[in-house]
Amino acid sequence: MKKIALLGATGSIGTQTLDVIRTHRDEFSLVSMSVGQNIDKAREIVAEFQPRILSVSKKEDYEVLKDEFLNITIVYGEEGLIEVATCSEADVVVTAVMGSVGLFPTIEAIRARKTIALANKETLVTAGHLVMKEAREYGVSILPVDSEHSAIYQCLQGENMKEINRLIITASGGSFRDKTRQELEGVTVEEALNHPNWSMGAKITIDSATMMNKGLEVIEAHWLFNMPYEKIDVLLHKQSIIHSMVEFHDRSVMAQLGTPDMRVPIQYALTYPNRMVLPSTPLNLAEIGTLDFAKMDFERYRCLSFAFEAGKTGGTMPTVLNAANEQAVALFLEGKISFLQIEDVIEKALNWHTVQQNPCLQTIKEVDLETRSYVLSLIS
Ligand SMILES: NC(=O)C1=CN([C@@H]2O[C@H](COP(=O)(O)OP(=O)(O)OC[C@H]3O[C@@H](n4cnc5c(N)ncnc54)[C@H](OP(=O)(O)O)[C@@H]3O)[C@@H](O)[C@H]2O)C=CC1
Ligand SMILES: CC(=O)[C@@H](O)[C@H](O)COP(=O)(O)O
Ligand SMILES: [Mn+2]
Repeated sequence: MKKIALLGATGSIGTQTLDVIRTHRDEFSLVSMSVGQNIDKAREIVAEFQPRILSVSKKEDYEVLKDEFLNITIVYGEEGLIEVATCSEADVVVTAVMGSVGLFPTIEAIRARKTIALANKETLVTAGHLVMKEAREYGVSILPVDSEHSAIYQCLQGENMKEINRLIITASGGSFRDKTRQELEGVTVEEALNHPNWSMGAKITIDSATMMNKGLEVIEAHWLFNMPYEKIDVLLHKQSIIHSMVEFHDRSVMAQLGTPDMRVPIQYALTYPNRMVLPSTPLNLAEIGTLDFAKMDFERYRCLSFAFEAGKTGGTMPTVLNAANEQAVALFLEGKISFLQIEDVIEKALNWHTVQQNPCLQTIKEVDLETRSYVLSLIS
């Protein structure tokens, strides 16, 4: 029985992780979980899965729930996330919270020698050098949940890392892939949230539409696979059937394919190096008929250029990229800036910041907060 700590149980990845646990009750159990503000859903999950620890974001919710659930430990805030992530019984921590709030709990989970099933890509973007260093020092595995990175990880099984020519990360193009830049003027939040292939949380769906999601994934791949940016390519692939590829020195290319279903990479991270049955729709290539590919247009998708530049610059630049993006997307979702202003704001933040190399956790925390304030000052 593998015991799971789940950060972000009420979200898209969280819900699908619970689905995997539900499918394999004899193999997995939920020992601790966090939610943000969705307390009603938290109550349902607790009733069904009976975890030992529940963390909520707000103190007010903690006050209510601690009198309601007398048999489990209720905690809150950042300390609460850490308590969930370091729960003594947990073998593996699924990091499915949204944003850089996932960083500190992930670091503490590594220090507590938990295996990490990492969905929360912002953690690696904002502090990849520190997370990977801690994982090496504590001998902890970081298993990718993000579909592209899971695909690459699967393609690399049994291979020699020194024989890789390049990683090829596929990109759907997001909600506005058939629009020109001019046509992006005035697009609505509702339109942006309509991803062609995946049903995901709001923030990542907007990231997909701006192509920042692919930028974050390039940085994530750089850290996970220790790959220089020059050896990471992005390829437009409308159908999201090929989840990503690896080209080797002999020009052989390995790809991982499947119907878009996040339960597959989630389950793979939980069962690695084995596989288990999953009631997922089989891939029917005869029915699909054609798979499309196109060259990435870096002028159309400026956020991808920003991410490559920030990644290559290193130091605190990826922290600024991530924090500016999180703040800009939040403002877009609140209707306070337009879709095209997301990339303007990020570009301004990257130009405003003076990079510091090899930042420690405290510096990353400060730069993250300063960047968010800077972005807010731009629109006030
Ligand atoms: N969805 C997907 O298919 C994929 C997602 N990912 C990555 O996985 C992560 C989660 O994405 P997704 O599931 O889509 O996101 P959702 O928005 O659906 O879920 C986010 C989860 O995090 C919680 N949360 C949000 N903010 C905070 C906070 N400040 N403190 C504590 N908890 C918080 C939410 O709680 P509540 O709702 O209760 O407020 C919810 O449980 C992201 O990093 C994303 O990039 C990667 C690949 C695919
Ligand atoms: C499911 C998943 O891993 C997402 O990150 C997905 O890849 C988003 O798709 P695009 O960013 O390619 O639109
Ligand atoms: Mn992805």
